[in-house]
Amino acid sequence: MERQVLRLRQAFRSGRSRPLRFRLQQLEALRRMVQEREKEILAAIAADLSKSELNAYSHEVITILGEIDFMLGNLPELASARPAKKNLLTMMDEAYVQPEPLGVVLIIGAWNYPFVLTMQPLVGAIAAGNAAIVKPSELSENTAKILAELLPQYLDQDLYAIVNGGIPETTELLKQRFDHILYTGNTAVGKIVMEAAAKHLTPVTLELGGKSPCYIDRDCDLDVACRRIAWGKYMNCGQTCIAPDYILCEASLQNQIVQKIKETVKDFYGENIKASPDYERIINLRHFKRLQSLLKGQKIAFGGEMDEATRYLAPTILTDVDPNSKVMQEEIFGPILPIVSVKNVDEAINFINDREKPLALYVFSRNNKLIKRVIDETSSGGVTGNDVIMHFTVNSLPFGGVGASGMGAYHGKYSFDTFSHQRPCLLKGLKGESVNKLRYPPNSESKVSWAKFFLLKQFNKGRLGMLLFVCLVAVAAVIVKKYQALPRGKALLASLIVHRRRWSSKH
Ligand SMILES: NC(=O)c1ccc[n+]([C@@H]2O[C@H](COP(=O)([O-])OP(=O)(O)OC[C@H]3O[C@@H](n4cnc5c(N)ncnc54)[C@H](O)[C@@H]3O)[C@@H](O)[C@H]2O)c1
Ligand SMILES: CCCCCCCCCCCCCCCCCC=O
Repeated sequence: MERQVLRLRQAFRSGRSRPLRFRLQQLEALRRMVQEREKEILAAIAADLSKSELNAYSHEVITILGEIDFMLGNLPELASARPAKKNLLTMMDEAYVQPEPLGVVLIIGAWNYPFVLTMQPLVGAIAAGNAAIVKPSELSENTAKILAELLPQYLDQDLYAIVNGGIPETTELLKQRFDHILYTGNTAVGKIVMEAAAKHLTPVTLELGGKSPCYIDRDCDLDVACRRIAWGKYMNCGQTCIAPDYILCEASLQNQIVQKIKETVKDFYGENIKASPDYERIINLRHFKRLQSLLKGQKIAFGGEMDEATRYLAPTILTDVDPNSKVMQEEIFGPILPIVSVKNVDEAINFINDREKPLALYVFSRNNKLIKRVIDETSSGGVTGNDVIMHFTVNSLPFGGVGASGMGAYHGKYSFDTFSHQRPCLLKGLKGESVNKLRYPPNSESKVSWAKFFLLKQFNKGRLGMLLFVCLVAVAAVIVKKYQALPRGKALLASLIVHRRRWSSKH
């Protein structure tokens, strides 16, 4: 492990990953990999998640192609230096922010969208000019295997590597020094990752989970709301980090919601859900049993059928759910949808705020003001109003959690920023020592007063005005240096001092 990280670090130090042309070439190679090896990739995802290849394409591959295209189109602008605003003292200098790569980064992915959750961060890491190690989840072993096979065939092998394995391998990996770690997965392991990163002062992005609430207002088109919620909840068999975890609504809406979701499920998956190519299975027996235990003692209004041998769990709705019950204490991450009744939107807001900050928040209402109010009075990683999941698909929006649901964000420009250091650069000339004397010891009241004037004064006069002011400052500086040598200089200096004093007395 140590040798592998060292190899990547040496390749990074060679500077090879930095030129824009190289990054674009690698991103194009990654796109070629996805296009040329699409069949193998889809087959692996399908095998891991009992998913149809069509769904594997629309849940995962399409996102990566979109992300690569975004980077290819925007990288020249993202990677270029941005001029920075200057103050009076740095007027004649060059000030800019230059994004620079961080170095060798580690990307740890989760099993539920095994391709997206490893490749989307990798796109950002390459775009920003880093070397990267990708550690896919051992639970999605087919995708892990195909990535290990394909990536070295398309990408620079000294800069980008795959490490496969379980907890021992990840633990070993986490002992190494990285320049950034982006981890996706559960909160408990998130803490382990952060602790390991702290030993090297490595910054982390933690893409965690949580219980994402979904409030349905009385003033709403329930047909549309229920169809969208059913899609987002039962997609990938509920194993989606931003799936609506539970519904909050007035008690009077409960039965209608159950009825409408039930009809939708029939439209989506037919009479025999088990036979539908669009309905997935639970990843493993441990998760299957965990979900089974969440149903104990609950009122199952719809679904609940299960088959341990195939890890099938039907789309399920629970009604009149006690907020203190087990199903409301942990992230469900399966096709179980509890409905908790609240009296009104105020109670819904309090309910949300009484719990950890969720990864996503959903509000359905015809009333935009109500949606905005819920947004204003709560906190969550992201929000979609009148739909679910879809904010994930907009790559101009940062994707990430807040509080217990994570820290940092990625997607599109935000991925580039996550894997970059925004380096402030100020390039000065070697002239101007007369003005600089103001900051050199010995200090004095007068120097502090001048420093305040130069550094704190807001100057909004446009470029010509600025230039004139700089000339004035230069003349003043010469005069200060010669100390009132000329009568005209005396007058100029006097007026500048008056101007500065007036300004200083106000500040
Ligand atoms: N925010 C997001 O984008 C996002 C996306 C997907 C999943 N999630 C969240 O992830 C959770 C589900 O994922 P999971 O955690 O079951 O996935 P997982 O079991 O695949 O674990 C994630 C990664 O952590 C590694 N890992 C596991 N145990 C470890 C340990 N003890 N030490 C070091 N590394 C270890 C695994 O090898 C894997 O690569 C849910 O909470 C879900 O909401 C979040
Ligand atoms: C007009 C037809 C457009 C159809 C496009 C369908 C796009 C659906 C995309 C869903 C992507 C879901 C990915 C969710 C990943 C969440 C990661 C966390 O677990």
